[in-house]
Amino acid sequence: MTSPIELLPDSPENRELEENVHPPNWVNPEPAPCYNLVVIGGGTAGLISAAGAAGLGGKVALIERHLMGGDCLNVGCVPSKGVVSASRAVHHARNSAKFGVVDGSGLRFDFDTAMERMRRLRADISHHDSARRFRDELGIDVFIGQGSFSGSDTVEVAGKTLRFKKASVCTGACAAAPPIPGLEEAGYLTNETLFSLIELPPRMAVIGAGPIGCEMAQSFARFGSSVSLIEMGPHILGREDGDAAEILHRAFIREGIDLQLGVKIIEVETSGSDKILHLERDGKRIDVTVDAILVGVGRAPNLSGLGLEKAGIKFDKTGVAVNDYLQTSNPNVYAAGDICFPFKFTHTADALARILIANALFMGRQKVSALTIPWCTYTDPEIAHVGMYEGDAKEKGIGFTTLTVPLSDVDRAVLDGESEGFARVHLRKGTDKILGATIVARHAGEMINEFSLAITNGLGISAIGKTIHPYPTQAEVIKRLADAYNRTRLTPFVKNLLSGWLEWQRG
Ligand SMILES: Cc1cc2nc3c(=O)[nH]c(=O)nc-3n(C[C@H](O)[C@H](O)[C@H](O)COP(=O)(O)OP(=O)(O)OC[C@H]3O[C@@H](n4cnc5c(N)ncnc54)[C@H](O)[C@@H]3O)c2cc1C
Ligand SMILES: NC(=O)c1ccc[n+]([C@@H]2O[C@H](COP(=O)([O-])OP(=O)(O)OC[C@H]3O[C@@H](n4cnc5c(N)ncnc54)[C@H](O)[C@@H]3O)[C@@H](O)[C@H]2O)c1
Repeated sequence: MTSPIELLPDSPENRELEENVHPPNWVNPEPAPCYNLVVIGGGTAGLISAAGAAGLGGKVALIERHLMGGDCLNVGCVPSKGVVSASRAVHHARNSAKFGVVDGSGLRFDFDTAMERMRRLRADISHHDSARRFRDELGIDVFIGQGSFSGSDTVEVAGKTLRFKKASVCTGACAAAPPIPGLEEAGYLTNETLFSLIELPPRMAVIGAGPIGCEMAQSFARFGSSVSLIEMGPHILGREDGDAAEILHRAFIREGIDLQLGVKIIEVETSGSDKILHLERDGKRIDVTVDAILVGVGRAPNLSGLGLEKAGIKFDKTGVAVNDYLQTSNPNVYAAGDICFPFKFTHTADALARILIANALFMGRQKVSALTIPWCTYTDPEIAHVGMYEGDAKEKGIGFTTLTVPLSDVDRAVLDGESEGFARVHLRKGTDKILGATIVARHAGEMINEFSLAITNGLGISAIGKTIHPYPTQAEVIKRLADAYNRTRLTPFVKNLLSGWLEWQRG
């Protein structure tokens, strides 16, 4: 029987979540003689591979040591986007004077209500990932406990041995801890503890300006924290298109975020309840004093206690090694999700799990390298991307043309007061083939799909040009890119030809 875990704060919402994703007093089933698939890890990758395999008639065991739903549901996408939506609401309520809202700037914000809403919605959503649903509706043997390989075709969990034909390692990743002197002693938050806060820290340092750092720095600043965002690289979202990140940089400055870029954190000092971060930039010392520190400096794979050596599965500090078919060095063991893939997203964990089912159970030959993967950072504005960046095309020696349309050219964005942004596409030189695209817009994540669909299905930008987009929508910006492409085809020669024809028609 499982023992209860402590989900903080102790609230009706969190008790409901626990009931779904780590039911107290859960009794593990008696193992079947042999499973088609044993899945270790019940996050997105594990849940999709288990549900898919069972749905196709397989005998499946799913092992989760902590919370079904993994990071995404419990301490990742779901709570973070709950926080983002609250921060957007308060920001717009406060900044709507131009729409005629009176006295919005003085609005009070209740952190507790916003966090409780997030926890309520997380508990509601958790039903999908619940242990009982996986057992009763999907017919999967759900084991709660630490899964560990004991041989090339066996896994141990809670004192039981599970024999498998195929296994999948879907154990995900957790927050990496930077080796900063004094940080451990000062204490810090990660994505695992942030969403348990019941009081808003008046002053907060966020270490790392990747997606986690940027989304949370902006949200907590909008809630009213005095936020310092500390990044060792020279830019926020260093991997994104530079112009896109620059727009967000300007928004952060406008919203009062103290941006400390290109700095080294020398040490963290504790003085009473103050945490003092000693930074250095170009030989100059900068001190930042806060009440709380959030760390978002990347992820470390969950490898410990897995017994990978006993099953002959190779791994390194980035995770489990897989080939293009997601097969590990043990031909009967596959992996999917954050444990084995550099693009750590829920939608990639999902896509990889589907490949895993086909390849592991049905002799498929689906390749991970064939995937087209979009992503989006849910700041305000959002930055969404798919395919190649300019740098990727240059590195590969591919000739390309770049087209950009600012949102200020799009009526709906102007009317919404959301015209700070753009859509950009890189096309293979002399063709309409889309190599990559970036969109900066309030709902860029919703808009990027048109490009993903086009790239995945080999449609050029001319296909987008032929497609009617409703007026007025912000997504018209993508049609505008196609119009811009068509204009590039109007060479002086073609123009002369057309005007000659029209002149002849006039008689
Ligand atoms: C703050 C934050 C925000 C994010 N926002 C987004 C977003 O907006 N969009 C997006 O696409 N992605 C987002 N992500 C990334 C996304 O959460 C991950 O990419 C996704 O959860 C990966 O799924 P997974 O199944 O590979 O791993 P996980 O979700 O980490 O699941 C792995 C599971 O395995 C279990 N486990 C580990 N070892 C064992 C073992 N030995 N035995 C049994 N069980 C084990 C763990 O307890 C865990 O439940 C975010 C991440 C964070 C941290
Ligand atoms: N919207 C989304 O899809 C979303 C949101 C959040 C997280 N995620 C996923 O989670 C993963 C992890 O996100 P993340 O933001 O933690 O990692 P990240 O690796 O994307 O960014 C970490 C940042 O921290 C900086 N950094 C590292 N060490 C530092 C130090 N000692 N001092 C200062 N800066 C330091 C790095 O330069 C980098 O800019 C992402 O790769 C992403 O896949 C996705």
